[in-house]
Amino acid sequence: MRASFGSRLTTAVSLRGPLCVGIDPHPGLITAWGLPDDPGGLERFALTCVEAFAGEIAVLKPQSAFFERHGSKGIAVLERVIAESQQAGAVVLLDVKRGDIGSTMAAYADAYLADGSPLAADAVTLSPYLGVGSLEPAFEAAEKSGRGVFVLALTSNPEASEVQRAVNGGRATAQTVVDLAAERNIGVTPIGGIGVVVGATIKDLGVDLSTLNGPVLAPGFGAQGGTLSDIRTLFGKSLRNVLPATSRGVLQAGPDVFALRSEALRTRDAIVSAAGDH
Ligand SMILES: O=c1ccn([C@@H]2O[C@H](COP(=O)(O)O)[C@@H](O)[C@H]2O)c(=O)[nH]1
Repeated sequence: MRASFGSRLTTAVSLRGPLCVGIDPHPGLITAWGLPDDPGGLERFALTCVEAFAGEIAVLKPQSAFFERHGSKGIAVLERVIAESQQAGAVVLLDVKRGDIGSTMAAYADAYLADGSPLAADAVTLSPYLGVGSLEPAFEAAEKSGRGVFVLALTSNPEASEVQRAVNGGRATAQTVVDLAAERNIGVTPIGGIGVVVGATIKDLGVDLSTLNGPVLAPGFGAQGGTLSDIRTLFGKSLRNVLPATSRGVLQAGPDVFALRSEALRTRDAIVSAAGDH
């Protein structure tokens, strides 16, 4: 029986440091690496990332969209990325941002969070636009199988606030997402497996994360302009459970495996020392 996601994530971060590196095979990056923008180029790109990062970095986050754009051959590459990253000891968070009515959500949970599925990762990103309650089948599947989820709360893109900051019943939508995730994590040690996404680009947090007792994925660090200093200021006392995530900021160092790995480790070490100064 697999240990809980919170426990596996905590162990990975304590052994390897708090960094999530995104595997985002953008067409522009694939060609900048001298590869064709086709399934063969995708495979070379993605498996180079696995070779560079999976033995050293705590969490790898393949972005499903960049694999899906290559059709069934792209999905086959994604399956290999998940399996080979896990074999090398990385926690795999599949960034797929799913969300649907409960009965369909159950099928997504089967695809990404059930033992034996070829696309099962250690965790996935979920969108709460149909209501956090609609994600229940994914919460249950994750908890049952020792996996995790990260629900979008305050995303890193500038268009997000009109929906996520909207106030309903005195509470911003993002706070409702955090509070409902927190309810699922009550009493779980070392932390619960229901995480949230809060972008590293956010200037004013405006939500209370103090009772979450779960992980916070902070994408937008690097290429989107989020800095270490922003992350420290933004999260303050909640920094301990924050997982900064960057994709292009590290991937631009490719295609050389050693250059990619050293850029990821340099980024990780900078985060560790900034968190230590806090
Ligand atoms: O709020 C969010 C949620 C997810 N993302 C994803 O993270 C990476 C960011 O890539 P960079 O190259 O570091 O900008 C990408 O896959 C997004 O879909 C996010 O950016 N913001």
